[in-house]
Amino acid sequence: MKIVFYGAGNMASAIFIGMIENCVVAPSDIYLTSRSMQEKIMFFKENLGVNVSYDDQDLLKDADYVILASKPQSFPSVADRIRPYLEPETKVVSVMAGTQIKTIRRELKTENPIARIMPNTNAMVQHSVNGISYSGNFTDRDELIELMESFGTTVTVEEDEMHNITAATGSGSAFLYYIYEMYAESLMELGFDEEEAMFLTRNLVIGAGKMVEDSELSFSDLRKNITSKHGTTEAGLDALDGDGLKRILIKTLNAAASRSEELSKDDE
Ligand SMILES: NC(=O)C1=CN([C@@H]2O[C@H](COP(=O)(O)OP(=O)(O)OC[C@H]3O[C@@H](n4cnc5c(N)ncnc54)[C@H](OP(=O)(O)O)[C@@H]3O)[C@@H](O)[C@H]2O)C=CC1
Ligand SMILES: O=C(O)[C@@H]1CCC=N1
Repeated sequence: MKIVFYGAGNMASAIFIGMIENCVVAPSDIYLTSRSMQEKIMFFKENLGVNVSYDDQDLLKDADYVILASKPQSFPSVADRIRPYLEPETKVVSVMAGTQIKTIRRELKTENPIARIMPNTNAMVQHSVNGISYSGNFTDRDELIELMESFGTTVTVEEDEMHNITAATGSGSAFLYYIYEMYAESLMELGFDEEEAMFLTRNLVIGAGKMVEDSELSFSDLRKNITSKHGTTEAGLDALDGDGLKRILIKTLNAAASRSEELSKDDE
């Protein structure tokens, strides 16, 4: 197997580290290239044993998959590198938010099979939620799904549903991290020092995550198990509801999904 990543940043590295740690590919199956950060990419070569090259012809020769993992705004420069050497059998897989299959096809001037995936950086711990959609001629889907399930769970969606998946799970962890960040800052308002606030929040999040993983109870039942009638939790939850947490979250998700739609229109 030869999997070539154009881009070795946060998302690409979470994917190839997830794949390697789960032994679904050997480090020698992975080929990395980037724009400029040779130092960072050499770290992966030295520590993981993956291949690194800036020779596009060499990179794309006999490639099974080419993964487009730059920012959408850098895609034209990535396409310029790939276009001359892309072989007809190579499957193209994009992680770029908001870049449509038809745009990838147009920029690469190719009829190759193309899939869009929307993972998240939890791929690094094999817990990404991956949205996936395909071009009509992407027939060999099982192998790609197997590769993706090495770093998380996969849901197949129509391409126009990618905007919502991008908001819900692509960006979703960042929204949760922000809530944890604000929680820790609020603990400091309560009187804890920074170290205590971080320690308490971190362990609270880890414990809650493990409960979600291990328990069959719904979020709502887990919450109810903590909430005594007329107790402290009920008092806190009433304040949270009063400030409209759900309304804020809906606004957050709509803003992210709309930005994905805007990105997809930028390139029309
Ligand atoms: N971060 C996330 O949580 C998620 C990101 N995504 C998508 O993943 C993509 C990458 O995001 P992220 O990893 O965060 O971004 P990063 O900025 O961390 O990484 C971008 C990578 O693209 C490389 N690059 C830029 N131009 C070129 C080029 N011409 N040729 C080869 N490589 C190039 C950069 O190289 P250099 O460092 O040398 O500039 C860098 O390695 C985005 O399209 C984003 O929408 C999707 C889901 C989640
Ligand atoms: O912020 C972004 O645009 C990318 C897509 C999903 C997560 N990060």
